[in-house]
Amino acid sequence: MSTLTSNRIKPFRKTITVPGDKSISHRAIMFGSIAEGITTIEGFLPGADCLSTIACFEKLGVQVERTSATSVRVVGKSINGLRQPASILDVGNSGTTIRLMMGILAGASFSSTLVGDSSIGKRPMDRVVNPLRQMGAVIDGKEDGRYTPLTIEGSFLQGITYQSPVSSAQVKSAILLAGLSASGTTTVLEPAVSRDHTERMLSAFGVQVNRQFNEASIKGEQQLSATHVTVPGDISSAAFFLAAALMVPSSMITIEKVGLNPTRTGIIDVFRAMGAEVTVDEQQESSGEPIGSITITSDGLKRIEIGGELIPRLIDEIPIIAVVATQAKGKTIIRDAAELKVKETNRISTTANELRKLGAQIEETEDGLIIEGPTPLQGGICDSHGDHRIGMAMAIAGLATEEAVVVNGADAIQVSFPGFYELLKQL
Ligand SMILES: O=C(O)C1=C[C@@H](OP(=O)(O)O)[C@@H](O)[C@H](O)C1
Ligand SMILES: C=C(OP(=O)(O)O)C(=O)O
Repeated sequence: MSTLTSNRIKPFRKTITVPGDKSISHRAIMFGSIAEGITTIEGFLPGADCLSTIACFEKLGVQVERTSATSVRVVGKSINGLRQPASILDVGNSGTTIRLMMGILAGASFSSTLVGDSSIGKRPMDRVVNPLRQMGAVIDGKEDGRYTPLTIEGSFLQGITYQSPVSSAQVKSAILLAGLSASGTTTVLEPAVSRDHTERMLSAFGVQVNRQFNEASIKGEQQLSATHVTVPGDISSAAFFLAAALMVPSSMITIEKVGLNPTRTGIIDVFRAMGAEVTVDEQQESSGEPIGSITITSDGLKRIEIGGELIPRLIDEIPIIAVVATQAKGKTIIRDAAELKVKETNRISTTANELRKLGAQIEETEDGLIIEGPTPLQGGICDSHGDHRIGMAMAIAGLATEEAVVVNGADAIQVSFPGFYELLKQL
């Protein structure tokens, strides 16, 4: 188990880039694999999760060539050209990999088995299994398909209209991808719009996706055509460095070439509402995704209340928002975020428990957190609990402490942000 150490640094002014977006990198490999023709990807995230996606599609007979650390060439097979894997498909730590693949494999012409690590083994899969079964999918798994391992017997699917009880891009994407092999039209409605990378990228691959408000539909039996994908920097990774500039007063940071998809930019709205000065400059678009730079600085932060439709737009940023809230004046309240309980860890508990070790005043609620600030943080020994975002959040908390913060289990950070510690040291 690797360890990382951070502590107080001097105010800084920096311009950086962060590795490629994880959600978009997964989808570029998957859609490239089920397209016709050769897809080229630049800015790909070589994080453990996306490497799991590559390994799974290689087992399905797809040729995936890493032409550089961040460039990939995928020789598309189309959905019908995928072949039965010779062994179990291992998704590692990646919820996105397993849930989206279930949608693709449900309509295949063979059977396959999916497993992951111990964290994946605790995450609910019935949220995808149930709607897929309504489409005619044949899926078997532990506790009637609630948990891995899952075995999927490829079968004929029919389109459905599904009202999802949760705002989850993984659920929505799995159903839409199954809809590609289904007869008729498949429609997903969700309580509030979740990240829409699937809808945007399917369009870039030539698939017609109809969207209005919280609804997305797709007609079955459409073929994807290969394309070139430029992956923007991951705003969820950028969030840790935006937060770093807020944890070290009088600092300023610019993050260049980062994704600015409005379904992901809740973090910008939150930091602005807390009193930070944030400048966003949208410069280009690739595969339907806006890309640009974000600059942030502040001279004092205030409390905020976060809930409702904002939550899906910043779901992965809540641990780092909690860290920043310890330095904001007043009581920050985060609600409607029960989804955090079914991530790599129960992030409501892990965020609260780890921050408490540093002296934070933070309380867990049924669906969120309450944080009192400003509270001076002190050094201590924290643990990622195998959760990349918890590991990085605690490392950033350390930037405000006199004594060192030691983060055990820092190797988990490889899941989404290879090079995180090296970049942190540059500050
Ligand atoms: O579709 C995706 O790429 C993701 C969707 C989100 O999960 P949910 O769909 O479970 O909300 C997010 O937390 C995860 O990091 C990536
Ligand atoms: C929840 C996450 O990812 P996944 O669901 O793909 O494991 C995350 O990256 O924070």
